[in-house]
Order: sequence, then structure tokens, then C-alpha cells
Amino acid sequence: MNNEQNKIPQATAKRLPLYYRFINNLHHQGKLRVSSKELSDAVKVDSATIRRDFSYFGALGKKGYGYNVEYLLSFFRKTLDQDEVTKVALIGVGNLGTAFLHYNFMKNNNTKIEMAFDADPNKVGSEIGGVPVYHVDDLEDHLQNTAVAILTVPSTEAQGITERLVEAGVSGILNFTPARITVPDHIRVHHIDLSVELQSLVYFLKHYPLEEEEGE
Ligand SMILES: NC(=O)c1ccc[n+]([C@@H]2O[C@H](COP(=O)([O-])OP(=O)(O)OC[C@H]3O[C@@H](n4cnc5c(N)ncnc54)[C@H](O)[C@@H]3O)[C@@H](O)[C@H]2O)c1
Repeated sequence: MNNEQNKIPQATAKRLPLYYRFINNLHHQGKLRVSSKELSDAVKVDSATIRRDFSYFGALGKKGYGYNVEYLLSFFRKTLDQDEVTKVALIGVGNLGTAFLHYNFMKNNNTKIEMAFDADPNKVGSEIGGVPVYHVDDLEDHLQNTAVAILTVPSTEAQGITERLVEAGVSGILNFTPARITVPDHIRVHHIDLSVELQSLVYFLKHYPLEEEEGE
């Protein structure tokens, strides 16, 4: 980690991607400067906070001029790019898992699926979307420094695999299986159940139809 970044308070760091997106858009539009008022309206952060945040970046706005878009952009690029990439492992290279391996998450954020595991010998040893597929028996050998795992195995396998992941030091699991997995308190599980999402969409359509905007 570099020292400069450590000095930025956490709350400020959290707003960085937000600022970055907006400043990037301005840059694409050919704008050279931006005032803290404009920024404040766009990102919904009050301008005093913006001024304080930006002072950490060494960007001191000038009265009547605002901030230099080019400078801010290069600062954000440098700082955000230097964020460590979070290594992700994917378990279960079937229909869903294969689709994820082909999807380039890195384009949008700093996570990267670095390795995948499956029990099927026909898949082991292959590379999908540039990601090597190892045998699930060798999970523990490969998982060093891997913080996050995506679970796309059959639901009957989910709990057993989860226990091995936790044992191997994984601290976050994105669970796509319908199984409700049990983990120790310090492990974070996010559960994505597409059928529940779909059902809920249908339910909302039926019971809470959106109305077209009309003058009252
Ligand atoms: N396909 C979908 O649209 C979809 C949608 C929502 C949820 N899901 C859920 O996601 C999971 C995967 O779905 P799918 O359609 O990709 O299934 P799939 O059968 O195509 O893939 C499962 C993969 O897991 C592998 N596997 C089996 N046991 C394993 C183990 N012990 N360790 C490692 N790998 C193992 C299989 O060899 C296979 O490659 C399921 O739990 C499913 O319910 C799938």
C-alpha cells in the first residue's frame, strides 16, 4: 500500500469512485473545470464535504475557477488503480460459472476471478475466459490470499465447499446456489437467488404497478 493513500480518511475514500465517475464524464464532454457546487449537485454530497475531500487530494479549487478536471482525473486514476485487486475464486464451472468466467469483471472494478474449481475431470486442466480450472480436491493448495469466492455448484455441494473455503481463509462468499449456507460470524455471505428476484419482480408488477408520471 502506498502512504499517500493511507492518509485519505475512509469516508473520503468511499466517495472516490463516485467523484471519479462524474469527473470522467465531464472530461469526455470536454469540460476543463468544475465548481464544487456543480459537483455537489451531481453527486449529492454537500459542497463543504467536497472541498474537504478534495483538499486531501491536493486539489485546491480557486475562487471563481473551480477544480481542474484533468488534474482530478489523473489523481483519481492513479489512486483507484493503485487499489489492490481483490482475488476471487469460482467454484463450479457449469452453465452459470462458465458465463461468469467469460465476463470481464475487471472492466468495472478491482476484482478479478483468478482461478476456478470443478469436480469434473473433463473441465479440470482447461482454461475458460483466461482463467485456469483446477480440481476441487486441490482447493486448499491454490487458495492462498484469496478473499472472495463465488459459489456456482449444485446446492447439495454448497455447505461442504463453504466449510472448506472458510477453513482456507476466504472471508466473503457470493452464493448463487439456492442453499442457505451456515458460516461463522466473521464470514460475510451474499446470496443471489435469481428465482426469488424474478418472483419478487412479478409480485411487484402485480401489486405495486408503477404509474406514469403525470401532473397531479
Ligand atoms: N443456470 C442458472 O441460470 C442458475 C440460475 C440461478 C441459480 N443457479 C444455481 O447455480 C448453481 C449452478 O447452476 P448451473 O446451472 O451452472 O449448474 P451446472 O450443473 O451446469 O454446473 C454445476 C457445476 O458444478 C460442478 N460440481 C459439482 N459438484 C462439485 C463439487 N463438489 N465441487 C466443485 N464443482 C462441482 C459440476 O461439475 C458442474 O460443472 C446451482 O446451485 C443452481 O441452482 C443456476
